[in-house]
Amino acid sequence: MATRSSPARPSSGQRGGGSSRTPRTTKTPVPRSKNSAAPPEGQLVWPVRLVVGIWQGLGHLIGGAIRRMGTDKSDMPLDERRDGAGLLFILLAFGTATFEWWGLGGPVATAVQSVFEGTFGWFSVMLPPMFLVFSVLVFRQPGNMATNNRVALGFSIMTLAGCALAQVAGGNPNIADGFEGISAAGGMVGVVAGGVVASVSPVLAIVVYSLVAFASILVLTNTPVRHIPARLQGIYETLMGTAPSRETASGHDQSYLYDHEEPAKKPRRSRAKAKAALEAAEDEGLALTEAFATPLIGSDDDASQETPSAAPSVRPGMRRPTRDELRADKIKARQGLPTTSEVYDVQAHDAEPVTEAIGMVAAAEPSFFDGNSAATQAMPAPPAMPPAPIPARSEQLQLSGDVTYTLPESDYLPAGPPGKDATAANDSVVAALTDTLQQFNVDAAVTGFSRGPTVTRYEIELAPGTKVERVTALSKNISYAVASSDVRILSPIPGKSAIGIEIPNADKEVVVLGDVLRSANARRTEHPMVMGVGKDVEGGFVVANLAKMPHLLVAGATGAGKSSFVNSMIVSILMRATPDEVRMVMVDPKRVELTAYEGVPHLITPIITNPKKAAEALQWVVREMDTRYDDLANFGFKHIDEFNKAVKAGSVHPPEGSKRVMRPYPYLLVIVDELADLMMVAPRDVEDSIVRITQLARAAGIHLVLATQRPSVDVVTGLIKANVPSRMAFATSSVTDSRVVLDQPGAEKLLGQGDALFLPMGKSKPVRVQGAWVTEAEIKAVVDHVKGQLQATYREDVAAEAPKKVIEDDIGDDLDLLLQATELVVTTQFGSTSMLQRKLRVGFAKAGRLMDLLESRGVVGPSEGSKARDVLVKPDDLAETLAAIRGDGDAGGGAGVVPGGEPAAPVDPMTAALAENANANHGWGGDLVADDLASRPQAVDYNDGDDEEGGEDAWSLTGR
Ligand SMILES: Nc1ncnc2c1ncn2[C@@H]1O[C@H](COP(=O)(O)OP(=O)(O)OP(=O)(O)O)[C@@H](O)[C@H]1O
Repeated sequence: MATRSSPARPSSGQRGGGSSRTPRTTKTPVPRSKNSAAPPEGQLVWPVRLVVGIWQGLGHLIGGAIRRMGTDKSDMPLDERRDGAGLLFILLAFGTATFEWWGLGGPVATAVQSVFEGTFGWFSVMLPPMFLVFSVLVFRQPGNMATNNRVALGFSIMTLAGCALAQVAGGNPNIADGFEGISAAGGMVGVVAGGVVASVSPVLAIVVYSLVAFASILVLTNTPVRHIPARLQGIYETLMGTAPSRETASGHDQSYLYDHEEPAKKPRRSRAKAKAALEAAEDEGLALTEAFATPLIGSDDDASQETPSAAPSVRPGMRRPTRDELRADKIKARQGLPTTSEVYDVQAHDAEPVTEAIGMVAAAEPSFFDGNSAATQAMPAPPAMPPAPIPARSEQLQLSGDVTYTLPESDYLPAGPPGKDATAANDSVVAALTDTLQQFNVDAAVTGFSRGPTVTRYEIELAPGTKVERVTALSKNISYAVASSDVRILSPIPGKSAIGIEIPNADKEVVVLGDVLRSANARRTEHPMVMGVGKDVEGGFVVANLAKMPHLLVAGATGAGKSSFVNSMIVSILMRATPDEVRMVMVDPKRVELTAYEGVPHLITPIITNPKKAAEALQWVVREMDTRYDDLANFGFKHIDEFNKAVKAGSVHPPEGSKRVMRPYPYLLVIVDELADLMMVAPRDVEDSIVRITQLARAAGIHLVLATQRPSVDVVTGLIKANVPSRMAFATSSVTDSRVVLDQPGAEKLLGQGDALFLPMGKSKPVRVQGAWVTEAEIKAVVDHVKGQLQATYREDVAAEAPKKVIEDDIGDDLDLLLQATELVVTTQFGSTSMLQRKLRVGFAKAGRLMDLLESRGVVGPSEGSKARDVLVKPDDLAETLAAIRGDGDAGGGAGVVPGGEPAAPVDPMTAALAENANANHGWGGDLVADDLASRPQAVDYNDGDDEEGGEDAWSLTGR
């Protein structure tokens, strides 16, 4: 959505101390008129008036024609025009071209030519296009000083470098060589700029000035040095007509996590794209100039200013626009933007080619205030529709070579209605806020607002000397004034010296997932774990890469929008990733939320609804992670991405004699729709698994998404919180819950229905987003498509029960007491029955029985009458002993005590792990036989394509 500035910002001069109560909205700014500096025409003598009149008339004539080219800017107010200057530059362009290019002349032309050539040498042949570009800028965007100054600076640097290079090429003449000598080289500018360096070393001069010339191109094209590779690649791809490669895409993707489509991140317009824009623009009634002007000038701000858009039309029955809207509309119309008081009358697909072609993204520009202008500045709105369909990919599935898998068509997720830029409701809130500030004598003003789908963020700027607290203390009064209890104050807006007041829109909009996935940022990368999150308060699409989170906690009260978010996430994955790329484990204890996905081939196991089974599945994920880690370590890789890349490149080979076929690992996404249910059945086990997974799984390509409607400390424990760095908080029922999720208040003020605070890893301030919405029909269509291509092949071992704990019959119900007794005896190293009686508050018979059990487990020696028994286990071995008594199968290699009483030889856990690993599931380093695998439930024939073992490859997929 657009950001627009209201006319209400006070200049420091206007503020004049805290007592000023002048309503700022009514302040008439000084018009920014070039004429105000000049003497009134009436005071000039008539011949001068005549010349000025003719000059200006001619300027307006040519300026008018140039403004009509491309996006029509012909209604630029008179006082903003600089047609006189534009005329000067255009005359300079054609004047210099007549003698420099076309060799025409006469005495005047020859004199002027001498001046130019004496000054710039033969570099003066470059002057006509520079003047021409500049004249177009001055005619079309005289007020855009940032761009105009940058272009002027770029041309100046280029001229200096060009003249210096010409100086070297011309043999480094000096003034003594006279006009002939220096005009045949770089002119006077060349002598001054390049003479000294060229006299030291011509080669050095060529290197230095070539670099300066290159720098001038960077200035002209507004290209930061770090963007050069991306720009070059863009040019290459455009020339070759290729899409970005997967590697590049993910490479780019490394750099962002939460990706708001800021103007600075807009893709560059390439010439080919500009050409496409031109063709599309002609369809849309836009003409040539816009399409070529920006690549030539190459600035992001140009692109944002020249957003072509669907031509608006007025529908019958529409309300009359307000005066503010009309003013804003006028400016927008000049910029070729859709106007606020009109409605889009263009179908989604009509708008797409244009926006795609020029690489526009839906982005909100920061609001700005022009102290000399009273007009409400409407900044470019995002395009009515996202730019292009999600690129279709068909993949040859690697795990079953003969299956070709096509990702779902973009059409499965229809476009939503265009977002609104500003409505009358926004204007009345601005008025209410301004009134409130005035009533309480706060020297501050509403300087603009940016409208998001659910809330609008109004920006308030303070006069110097006014405390921020003066505004924040007014929160209740503001709520009262705007008749909303859900007012959230941001002080300051991150990255801005302004206070943000977020107020719900009376007319909310739904953000549909299709639009988010078709946004430029989502399409910029093919990374399979990228999901559509929603839209932020400035109307920018937010996408996030789940692989970079690397784990996400989703929390919010019931009905706040968690499940809808989880649905959007899953559908994003189904839309973008093949089952080879991403596999999922879904845990849905509520049994209703995720049933729609039952049977999709991305699932590794049927949807788990039993909390106990879910806890076991998490343990499987831990084992899976360990297996992957071992594999990475054995092959010398640090991250699964590197491993996969190497496998795809064919540079990873199984050890001699192994039948293993090397295949990339898919990402594994584990989604738990209600963590509380799991924590109720097995809090310790679930927490342990989650902590282990979250601490390590990132490199193994395993990512957790934990959703809960009970973000209390017993569900989201400190340990879980510490290890799940990214958070998505939907409306919570209390500020305490908000603190549990975000470590700060705020979520309790959210509005529900998808309104959320998104805090990706590494950010300190959450971003408010309206979550993307996907309907049941859309989900069904996508799921049907996916299931229609492949059947799910489940891995048996995920849902299989973890190795059973063997509790000896003779312990019976006394396990807890026995464990306590063991702990007591081992820590005190005192085997006394009466101590057990006292400490455990049990009778003599029970204490004696416990002591017998301890003897049978080798913890204490035999009875020696009334003497205390010998304690055979050292305190260091207590943990293993307890595990053995509990019957844990994986108790650190089985050290400690074995039933039967004989202490076993202690086994180093690391040695045990290595032994396990060496014989594990990958088929290298040993000749595995089916029995080995069968007898080893944790060792899965996982990536091994060896069908001789009777079963199908666990990852293989069957086509229909
Ligand atoms: N992103 C969204 N856009 C629009 N409406 C939404 C969005 N998310 C949720 N809603 C609305 O809110 C309702 C509840 O959402 P949802 O079922 O996702 O909540 P929940 O937090 O999962 O609740 P529960 O915990 O009870 O399942 C939805 O039926 C829908 O009407």
